Amino acid sequence: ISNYAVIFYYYYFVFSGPDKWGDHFPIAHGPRQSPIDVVPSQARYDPSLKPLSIQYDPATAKGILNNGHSFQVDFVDSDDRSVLKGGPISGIYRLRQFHFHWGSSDEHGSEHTVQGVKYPAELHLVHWNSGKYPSFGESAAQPDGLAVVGVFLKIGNANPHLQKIIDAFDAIKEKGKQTSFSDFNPATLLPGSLDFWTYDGSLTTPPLLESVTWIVLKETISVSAEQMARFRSLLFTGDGEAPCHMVDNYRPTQPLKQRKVRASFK
Ligand SMILES: NS(=O)(=O)c1ccc(CCCCO)cc1
Ligand SMILES: [Zn+2]
Repeated sequence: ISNYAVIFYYYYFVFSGPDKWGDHFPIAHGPRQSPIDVVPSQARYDPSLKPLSIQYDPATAKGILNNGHSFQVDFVDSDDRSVLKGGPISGIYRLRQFHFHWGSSDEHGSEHTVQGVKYPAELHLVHWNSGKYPSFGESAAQPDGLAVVGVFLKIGNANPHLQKIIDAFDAIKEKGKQTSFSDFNPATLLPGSLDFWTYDGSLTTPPLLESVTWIVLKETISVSAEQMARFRSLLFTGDGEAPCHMVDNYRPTQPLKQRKVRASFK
């Protein structure tokens, strides 16, 4: 291939790794970046934290998309049918989308870690402050604009609720592909306990905006090794490009700086 293309691709890959994001997004070195390593013994139980209230309507599920860095399931967020309340947040936050981060092996892949423990994958349920702001985009720029619920996946029995998502992968193998995805309740992806850690953080991918109240669940959900292999069959690349498997789409943990992590449980 031409010299120009070689330079372009070198620059593209050099730039696109997490270590290089600071060059184009200085906030990458900001005071409230995510993910972090959660140290349970350092997290203070806060009795003022309310129980999490999660109400999702399966009819709000819209579609599933390979966006080139993960896949996401998008929801109708023009009304308050699928909402998050309680926990550390005030008011009402609407579910916008959920997506995952995972590794090239079962030994790593989550964004948050727990006392250094890495999980093979992490689910992010992304909500925006519809009680206070008119849109997701507007909320993403506000310090109290977003609330993301993080759920760790642990290797065990096959997860039947994940299987419905995995069955859609053949239709979204390449970057940019999407298909309809309806009648799905993301609450089926939650563990039995909603005990959580919470801290003020950011988006974990560019633009890395410091607008996220993170709510990381303590209990994991199961995924089988075979199901994880299906995640890794997705491609970062688009049709006609040399195929590159979608793996290791997680940001390394970032400095806690002046932050405290609170626990909803003793
Ligand atoms: N990994 S994450 O949950 O922090 C996350 C959620 C949502 C976005 C998209 C932000 C678009 C801003 O205009 C990016 C990252
Ligand atoms: Zn994420």
